[in-house]
Amino acid sequence: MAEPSATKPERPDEESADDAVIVTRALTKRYRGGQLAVDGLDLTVPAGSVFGFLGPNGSGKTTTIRMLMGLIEPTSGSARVLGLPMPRASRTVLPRVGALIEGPALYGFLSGRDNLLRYDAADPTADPRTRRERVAAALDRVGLAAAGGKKAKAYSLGMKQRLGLAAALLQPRRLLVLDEPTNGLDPQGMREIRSLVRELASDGTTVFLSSHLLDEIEQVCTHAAVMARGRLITQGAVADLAAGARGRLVVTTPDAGDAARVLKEQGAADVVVDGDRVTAEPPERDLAEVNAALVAARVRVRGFVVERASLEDAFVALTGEGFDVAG
Ligand SMILES: Nc1ncnc2c1ncn2[C@@H]1O[C@H](COP(=O)(O)OP(=O)(O)OP(=O)(O)O)[C@@H](O)[C@H]1O
Repeated sequence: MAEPSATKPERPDEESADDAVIVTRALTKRYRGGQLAVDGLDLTVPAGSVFGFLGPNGSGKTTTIRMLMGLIEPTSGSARVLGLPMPRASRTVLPRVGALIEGPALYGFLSGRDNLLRYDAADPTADPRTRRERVAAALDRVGLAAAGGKKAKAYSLGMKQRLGLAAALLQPRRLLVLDEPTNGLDPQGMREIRSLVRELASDGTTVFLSSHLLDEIEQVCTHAAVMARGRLITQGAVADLAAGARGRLVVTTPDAGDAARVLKEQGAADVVVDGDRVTAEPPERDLAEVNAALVAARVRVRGFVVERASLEDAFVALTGEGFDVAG
């Protein structure tokens, strides 16, 4: 439940939480049916980050976001957004947060511009005299200035998502929360939303976005948390998470069988041959020696590199399983 006061609790081990935009402690949600959707979540989202909330379908991402936005009550634990407890401080917090959850609610028979005018009019703090300028600026921001007069039902899914983002951007926001913003989009639509997210982040807005796509998180996010079955597996800077996993040695050669044998002799583990590519966990010894051993064994080496570890490697190393995106 929410903390009893709005002052920050004394937690000397978590000083980084001080400038965090979202902090949860032991946040737990058990649905009425008994389903434990989120289990003891400790999340820290630093200010200014693009924070990827990653996990396969059903891992508890949407449930967490709904608790953060005060839409549902946690069963136990606490969540603070912009330093204030949720859901208690919803009225203060939500106007400072732009959210795009489960797709924007749009009137298809209205133009994109008129949809935004309606959104703006529903905000009691928005000055009606400057409404048109705000809407024009928001349309411009998401690249819909030229399509603003078109009916929303004629928009592609990507355009609808961008219109939803424009609605979230009518007011200056400290935090944007986007639930699977690229879900269902074609590759072009995905690229557009991703570059928009990067742009917003470069202006200093903290962006919290959920995704079940590892490469999306790697492309867009500075930080990430990985969920599986309602529990947090890891969180931190994307570069650190990936660096935690060792890269793989990749040897390209027409003599793959011999190369695999030599690599094993040299102490490489998990040697895998795939056509003319032999990959392995690099041995502890100097890689120059390994390369020399290949050459001495008359293996014709076309390529010899250590590929940078990806977030996927880190995920596999942490869980011992592949990242299952099915479902
Ligand atoms: N209203 C609900 N009542 C009961 N169980 C629910 C409810 N909403 C979600 N769940 C269950 O809680 C678990 C977590 O679901 P949640 O939607 O939070 O996951 P998710 O990671 O967001 O997945 P997705 O991307 O598919 O939405 C799932 O097992 C789901 O079936």
